[in-house]
Amino acid sequence: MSASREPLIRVRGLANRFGQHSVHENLDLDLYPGEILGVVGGSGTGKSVLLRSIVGLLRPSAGRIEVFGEDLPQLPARDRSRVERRFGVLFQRGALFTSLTLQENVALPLIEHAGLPRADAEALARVKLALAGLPGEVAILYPAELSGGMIKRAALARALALDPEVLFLDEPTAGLDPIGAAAFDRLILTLRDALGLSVFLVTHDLDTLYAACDRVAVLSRRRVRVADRLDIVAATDDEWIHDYFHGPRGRAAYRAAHPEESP
Ligand SMILES: Nc1ncnc2c1ncn2[C@@H]1O[C@H](COP(=O)(O)OP(=O)(O)OP(=O)(O)O)[C@@H](O)[C@H]1O
Repeated sequence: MSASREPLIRVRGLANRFGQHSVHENLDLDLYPGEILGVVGGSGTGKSVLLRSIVGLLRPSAGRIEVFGEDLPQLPARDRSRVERRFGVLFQRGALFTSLTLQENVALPLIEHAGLPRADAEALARVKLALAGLPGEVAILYPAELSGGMIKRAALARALALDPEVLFLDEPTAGLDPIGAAAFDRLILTLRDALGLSVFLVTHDLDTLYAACDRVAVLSRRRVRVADRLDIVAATDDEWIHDYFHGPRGRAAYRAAHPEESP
């Protein structure tokens, strides 16, 4: 991604501490307009905590989080929610309301935050569900009646409800079979291209990194160890990075992404 462009999100000197437990110290990270940034790291390195601090669900212990040029944690609550409305977030467990149909789930933010009448909100919700690749007939079903992949798509439709500029995805392909995961990767790419979204994507899925991400940020030892193009990251001299990218799963993901290099 071009270094000359201004980042949409600029994290500087971020610290997150829970009592004696320091998760982040002096962490820097940028998200550029229109890019899909993959965020990886060992379990417990603070990928979700980083996502939650950027979207305003967690107040950091120190540091700046500039979003659209404003220091988010320092803004008064009303201004913060104005900025946060420009985000769409897909949480790790989908978090749909089980007692609501899909179209009711997706309509909820449109009613609560955009003040749309219910009928209009549900009509728009059906458009968002279609955008997320779901057939029209599932709109009136409940989450329990759907497969894991469909629930992810419905949660994505809800994250898209308010036409966000930045999409945050926390392990979107976790729990999906490889075919469903690959389809979800393609959907993210299509949506980024069609809607001009910028995407912050926490993942463990190497295939997703190869298929969908423009840059990859690796969290290690409480900060971002490297954030760059995948080939540069994969060549970084670091034990975790080496094991992750050059272990059996990393090699398989590389071969799947580069079939022309197979013997
Ligand atoms: N609200 C909280 N209070 C105390 N500790 C927390 C809180 N939220 C997160 N942590 C701790 O912060 C650390 C980082 O958690 P986080 O969920 O961000 O890791 P992660 O990199 O996303 O892990 P995984 O890949 O397993 O999902 C963990 O040790 C976790 O226990």
